[in-house]
Amino acid sequence: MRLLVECLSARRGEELIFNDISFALAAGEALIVTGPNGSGKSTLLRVLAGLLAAESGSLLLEDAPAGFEHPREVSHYLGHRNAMKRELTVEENLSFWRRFLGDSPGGSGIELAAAAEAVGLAGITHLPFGYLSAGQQRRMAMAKLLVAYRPIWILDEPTAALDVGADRLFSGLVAAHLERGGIVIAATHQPLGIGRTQALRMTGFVH
Ligand SMILES: Nc1ncnc2c1ncn2[C@@H]1O[C@H](COP(=O)(O)OP(=O)(O)OP(=O)(O)O)[C@@H](O)[C@H]1O
Repeated sequence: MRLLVECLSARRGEELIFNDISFALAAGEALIVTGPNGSGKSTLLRVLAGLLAAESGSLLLEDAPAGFEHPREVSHYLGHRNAMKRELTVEENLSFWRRFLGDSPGGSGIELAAAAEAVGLAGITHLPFGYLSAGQQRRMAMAKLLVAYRPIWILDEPTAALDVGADRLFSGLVAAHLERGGIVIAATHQPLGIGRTQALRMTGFVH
C-alpha cells in the first residue's frame, strides 16, 4: 500500500495554513513532520486523519484493500489529547476503542493485557484512567494503537510527557509497526530514532 499526498493546502478560519504539500509513503516508511509552533503540523495531521477538509489537493491510497479509498479509513490518529474517559478504567477505555475502531484488513489487534504489557503498564488496567500519571496516560493512549489494527499511524507529538524509557519503548513500537509494513506520520520535536524516515519541515504560509 502507498499513501500519496499531492499539492495539499488547508485553511483554518480565514487563514491559509499551508500550501502545496506533497509526499509519498510506501509500506514500511515514516514521515517526520517538524516546524515551529503554529506552523501547521497538527492541521496537516488532522487533514490526513479526515478530521478537517483540505482546501485543495488530494489524498490517495494506492494498492489499498478493496473498498478503502481515504487514508482515514485505515488510520489510527493519536492527537495531543489521549481520547480516554477519565472515569472509566484503562481496560474499559481500551476495550471501547477496540470495539469502536475494529481491525482494518490485513492484520488484527492484540489482546488488552498484551497491549498494556507492551507499553510497560501491565497490572494497572483496573484503575480509572484519571488516576494515572501524565506519562502513564500517554503510554496507555499508545496501547490504543495496538488493540485495533490500522496500517497507518498518524501521531501528533506522541512522546510529549514521556520519560526516556517510554521514549525508547515508543520508538520500538513504531519500528515494529514499520517492520510489519505499516506507515507512520508523526509530528515531533524529538527524534523517534527509527530508520527509513522522510522529513517534512513546515514553515507556515507566507502571504
Ligand atoms: N480552529 C481554528 N481556527 C482558526 N485558526 C486555527 C484553528 N486551529 C488552529 N488554528 C491556527 O492554525 C495555525 C496552525 O496551527 P497548528 O495547531 O496546526 O500548528 P502546529 O504546528 O501543530 O503547532 P504546535 O507546534 O504549537 O502544536 C496556528 O496559527 C493556529 O492559531
